[in-house]
Amino acid sequence: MKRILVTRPMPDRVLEEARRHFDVEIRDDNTPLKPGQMRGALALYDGILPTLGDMFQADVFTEAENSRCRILANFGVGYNHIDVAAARAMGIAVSNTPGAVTDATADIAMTLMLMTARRAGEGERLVRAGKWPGWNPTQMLGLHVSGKTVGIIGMGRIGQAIAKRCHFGFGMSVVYHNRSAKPLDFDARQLGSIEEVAATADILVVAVPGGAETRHLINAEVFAAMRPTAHFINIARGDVVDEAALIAALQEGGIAGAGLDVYEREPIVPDALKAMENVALLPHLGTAALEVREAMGLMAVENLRAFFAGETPPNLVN
Ligand SMILES: NC(=O)c1ccc[n+]([C@@H]2O[C@H](COP(=O)([O-])OP(=O)(O)OC[C@H]3O[C@@H](n4cnc5c(N)ncnc54)[C@H](O)[C@@H]3O)[C@@H](O)[C@H]2O)c1
Ligand SMILES: O=C(O)[C@H](O)CO
Repeated sequence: MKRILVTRPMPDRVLEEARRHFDVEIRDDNTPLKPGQMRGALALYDGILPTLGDMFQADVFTEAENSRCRILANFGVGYNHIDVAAARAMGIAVSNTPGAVTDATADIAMTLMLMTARRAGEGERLVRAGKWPGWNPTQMLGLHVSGKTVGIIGMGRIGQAIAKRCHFGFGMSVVYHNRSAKPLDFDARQLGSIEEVAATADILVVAVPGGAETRHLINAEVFAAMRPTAHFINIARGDVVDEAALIAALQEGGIAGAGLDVYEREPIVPDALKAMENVALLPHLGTAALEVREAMGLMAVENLRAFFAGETPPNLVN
């Protein structure tokens, strides 16, 4: 039986399925693997099921050519923590879990959108602090989301799921920018640049993958293009956004608010963001529902099963 390392505790269903196919070791620790642990795992196991935070960067693979590990079956759609080119150079396959995460992550984008536009986090804090003076006609007036324009940067699986929720659920117009043309089955207008989308949107949402190509894609120029009444939502990866530029835009009133699920240096969230009432902050909750995490895990196990059965893993990325 092939030996597999699962780098974090997982839902029971996932582990049961993994044990049906493999000799499985589960790391009983929720911290990311350290470089030495990654090198050790590459040497000792036939396959690894890693996740967010396990930084399989090029230097970890230097001795991997003769190592035992032949596949990293990532738990998660985003795999920017793995240097897939370096893995490929060592003959190591990499797979991910697309689709399983789409609806749940789009739901969290909608949660953040309403939390920031309708000042829900701020209102909750007011009630909990015992400072609510009671209802009045001008209290805590936010942005009415229905009928407004949402701008999506990255119209992939999650971007489309967000756009559909906005369009069909909230009657919003959709504008977007994507690296390549996208055939869509709903009404949406592609604009020529990120800045154009930023200038047009009442709510700007970023849903591109992380990694070197998209680092700080959302920068000071993008925030400068946004309207002072507009809100910004990030459910993608923290480093897609220049966090310092976001903080400056919020502090200067260049934008009205932000809703964030991801951060540049997770789990560190800048104090400047925590200090602002008009910012909704979630702890990377995009896929945090049991059935979603089970679906992700089962997908990762299926990628391992297929690989070791000599088939092409369904979600190979390199
Ligand atoms: N917050 C969370 O918990 C959570 C959960 C799931 C996914 N994510 C993140 O969301 C990302 C997107 O997931 P997905 O399944 O929609 O991926 P996807 O590949 O289906 O969509 C990404 C889209 O971005 C586009 N894109 C890439 N680079 C671009 C650029 N420079 N400019 C414009 N468009 C660009 C691609 O063409 C594609 O259409 C993941 O890679 C992951 O990092 C976060
Ligand atoms: O990319 C994803 O699927 C989520 O961020 C969890 O890893």
